[in-house]
Formats: sequence, structure tokens, C-alpha cells
Amino acid sequence: MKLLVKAPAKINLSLDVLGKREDGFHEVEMVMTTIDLADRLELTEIKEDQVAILSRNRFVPADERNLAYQAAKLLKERYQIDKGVEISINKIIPVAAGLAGGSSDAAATLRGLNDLWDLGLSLNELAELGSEIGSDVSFCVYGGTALAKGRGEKVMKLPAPPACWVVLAKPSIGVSTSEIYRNVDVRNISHPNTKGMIQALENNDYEGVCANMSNALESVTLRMYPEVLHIKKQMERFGADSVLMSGSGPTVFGLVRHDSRLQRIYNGLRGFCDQVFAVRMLGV
Ligand SMILES: C[C@](O)(CO)[C@H](O)COP(=O)(O)OP(=O)(O)OC[C@H]1O[C@@H](n2ccc(N)nc2=O)[C@H](O)[C@@H]1O
Ligand SMILES: Nc1ncnc2c1ncn2[C@@H]1O[C@H](COP(=O)(O)OP(=O)(O)OP(=O)(O)O)[C@@H](O)[C@H]1O
Repeated sequence: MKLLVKAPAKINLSLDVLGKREDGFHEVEMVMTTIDLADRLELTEIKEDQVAILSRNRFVPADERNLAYQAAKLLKERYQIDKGVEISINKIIPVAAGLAGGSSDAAATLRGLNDLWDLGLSLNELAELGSEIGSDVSFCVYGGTALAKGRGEKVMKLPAPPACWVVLAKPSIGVSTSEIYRNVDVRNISHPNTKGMIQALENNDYEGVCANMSNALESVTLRMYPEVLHIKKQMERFGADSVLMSGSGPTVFGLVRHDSRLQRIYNGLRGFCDQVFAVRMLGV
């Protein structure tokens, strides 16, 4: 048996850091949404009782460091599954980009193996398992649009954002999430208006979404990686309606309502940045 699953990237429309926790993680409040930029995973049953990862992308680990591998192992151990699976990852989402690529691969593996192995687990159960792998995995299990709290694992559904384009540009650097969180000064953060963002989503208010886009990690990454600031400024100059860094970076995204402006922004960014994408939000 073989199963194909899609693993979409996420962006953070807002990201607040409320404080440092005793377990070393940070208490966050994030509005996240999935976008139409996705890895494709092929899950194939194999005779040997093992988890095998295949990927042509040299930045994707093919061993136990891979989050999809960890997801399969977790299910096997927790539910005593003595079956093997080969997970082939067609990597489309840039790696270490702030787009939750690895987390989404893990979430897609949980969803896919739940079907392939006929485990009958609910999305809530899969999301809870996902939180053992990484903070973004629970959100990725559900997808759509949500408010994520705690260290990211408490997920509450929100209405889809108003229809628009998302332009993404990733500079040719990878950013370590833990390094960015380590450099956050929790007493000196400018906090997003999370309630304002939620209100804008509830009112399907595009201008409100644009006005409330804010990320408490952005100033840390911009300080450490000036190329991210450069991309942000260029995207604003080319005419995006609102521009923000996603997650811990370094990918910067811009919202664009009108098709006519999209081409200009895309072409302008392509002039100096290799990885540029223009996609829709998935919304729900
Ligand atoms: C930046 C975001 O991607 C925004 O969506 C997430 O907050 C991070 O999610 P993630 O990459 O799934 O994070 P994890 O793999 O769980 O953690 C990576 C590292 O980031 C730091 N971390 C992560 C989440 C969180 N709420 N507080 C933290 O301090 C921890 O140092 C941790 O060791
Ligand atoms: N399936 C996977 N795809 C990509 N990277 C993976 C995967 N599994 C493990 N990794 C490792 O995780 C690291 C971070 O990759 P990932 O693309 O998930 O980062 P990210 O988009 O910044 O995540 P987040 O937004 O959740 O912080 C990579 O450097 C890579 O070594």
C-alpha cells in the first residue's frame, strides 16, 4: 500500500512572546495560517520493520533527526506497530526558513500513517502526539488558521483570512529557531495586538489583518541578519500591502490583494533573491 500526503507550510500573521518558562521554552501567542506551498510525502509499506527516509534534498536529514522519522517512530512505539514504512519527501518548502517545513512533514506523517495503519486516532489525539515532536507540529496537524498558545501546542481554530496573495522571499541563509529564542529579551519586546488580529479575521477585514501583522521575534533576527531587513524593505518598496518575517525567520512574506501588483513584486524580488514564491493562503 502507498499513500500520498501533502504537508503545507505555515506563516505567522502575528507572534507574541509572553515570557520565559521554567522548561526553557517561551510562552507564546501566535496567529498562524497554512499556505499553498507544500511538501509531498509518499508513504509506502515495506516488508522490513523499520522507518526509512528518502529525500533528494541535501539539507533534509535521512535519519532519526528527521521530524517525519520521529513521527513514524512515535506512532510505532506508542501503538506497538510492527510494520515498516518508507517515507519519501519531495521537499518544496525551503529548509530552516521559519515556515515549519519539518513540523508539517511530521504532521503529514502522523495523519498519513493513521490512515495507512488504520489506527483510528482523532485529529486531537494526533495533535497531542505531535506536540511531543515539536512546538509547531500540533498546529500543522490541523492546518487552516488558528491561535496557538502555550509553547505553541494549544491550538484554537480561527476564521480564514480574507482572500489575497502571499509573496514569500527567503534569503540564502538558514536560521536556528533556538538561537533566535535565546536572544529574545522578554522585558524589552514590542507586543503584537493579538486581539486586534483575531478581530480582523472575524470581520474578514483585510486592512485590519495588514495593520495587525507583527512578530516579536522579528527585531532579534533583523539585528542578527541584516539581509532579512533588506528583503523586508524591498518588498515594501515594490508595493506589498503589509510585510512581516515568518516565525524565527529568515523568510519574509508580504500580503498583496491586487493581481496587477503581484507580478511587479515577484519580479522585483527575483532580481536579487533565489527563493521567491507567490501563493494563496489555504485558509481553512
Ligand atoms: C518560531 C516558531 O516556528 C513560530 O511558529 C515556533 O515558535 C517554533 O516552533 P518549532 O520550530 O516547532 O520549535 P521546537 O522544535 O519545539 O523548539 C526549537 C527551539 O526553539 C525554542 N522555543 C520553541 C518554541 C517556544 N515556544 N519557545 C522556545 O523557546 C526552544 O529553544 C527550542 O529548543
Ligand atoms: N522533514 C524535514 N524537513 C526539513 N528539515 C528537517 C526535517 N526534519 C528535520 N529537519 C531539520 O530541522 C531543521 C529546521 O528545519 P525546518 O525547515 O523545519 O525549519 P523551520 O521552517 O524554521 O521550522 P519552524 O518554522 O517550525 O521553526 C533543519 O535544519 C533540518 O536539519
